[in-house]
Amino acid sequence: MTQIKICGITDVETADLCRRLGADFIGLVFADSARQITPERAMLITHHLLNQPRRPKLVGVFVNAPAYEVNRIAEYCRLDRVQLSGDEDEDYCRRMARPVVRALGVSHEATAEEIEARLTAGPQQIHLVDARVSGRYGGSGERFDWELLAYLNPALPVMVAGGLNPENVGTLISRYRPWGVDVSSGVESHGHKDPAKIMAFIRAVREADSGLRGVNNAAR
Ligand SMILES: O=C(O)c1ccccc1N[C@@H]1O[C@H](COP(=O)(O)O)[C@@H](O)[C@H]1O
Repeated sequence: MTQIKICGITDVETADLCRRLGADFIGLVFADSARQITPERAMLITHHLLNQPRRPKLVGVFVNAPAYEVNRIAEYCRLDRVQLSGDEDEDYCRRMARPVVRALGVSHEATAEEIEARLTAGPQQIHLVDARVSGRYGGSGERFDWELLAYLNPALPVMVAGGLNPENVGTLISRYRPWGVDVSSGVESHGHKDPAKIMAFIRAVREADSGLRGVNNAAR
């Protein structure tokens, strides 16, 4: 099944909705963003989710923060992973006390060879491929050229982000079969997470997954 991450959650109600709908990860943005959350508020979400039977993994999103600060927040908020969406290098990634989701911004000029070389460098366990938008480190709502995904090693756990929404995520999955998908602005209305859009996004992913199962079974 495609792994689902819903990013930019700022309240317990929406976190719990994601849990009930079966999201695999939720993202809490500690970096400068319209979706920024304080560690104290993030703790309310952690406390709630830790008492639930099945919960999404908590991913803290950081951009060029001091490494000790990321590790301190990860410990305090009991994060499962840290997502590094800035210019952090391999040495920085190795100093993380939690497993790393490394975000890689893909520009219009990028080639599949360049992307793969950057994906395989460093200790990160999950590779997040997002559109590069000047002056932004994420949450832009922009897509990159998905065709590049066709040339990446299928054994790499690649999570695709950037401009996904309930309407286009099914096409992405059925054409390129990424390990995971990550969405933020595509499940918002008027700058806030929209429960109906989150529901539609997760439904679209699961429908695409069941379409793939049908294809795989027919091929046997
Ligand atoms: O969501 C943010 O505000 C954000 C801020 C800084 C770094 C990363 C951020 N989010 C990441 O952006 C992409 C997807 O964004 P969108 O769906 O195109 O709006 C995803 O990786 C988020 O984790």
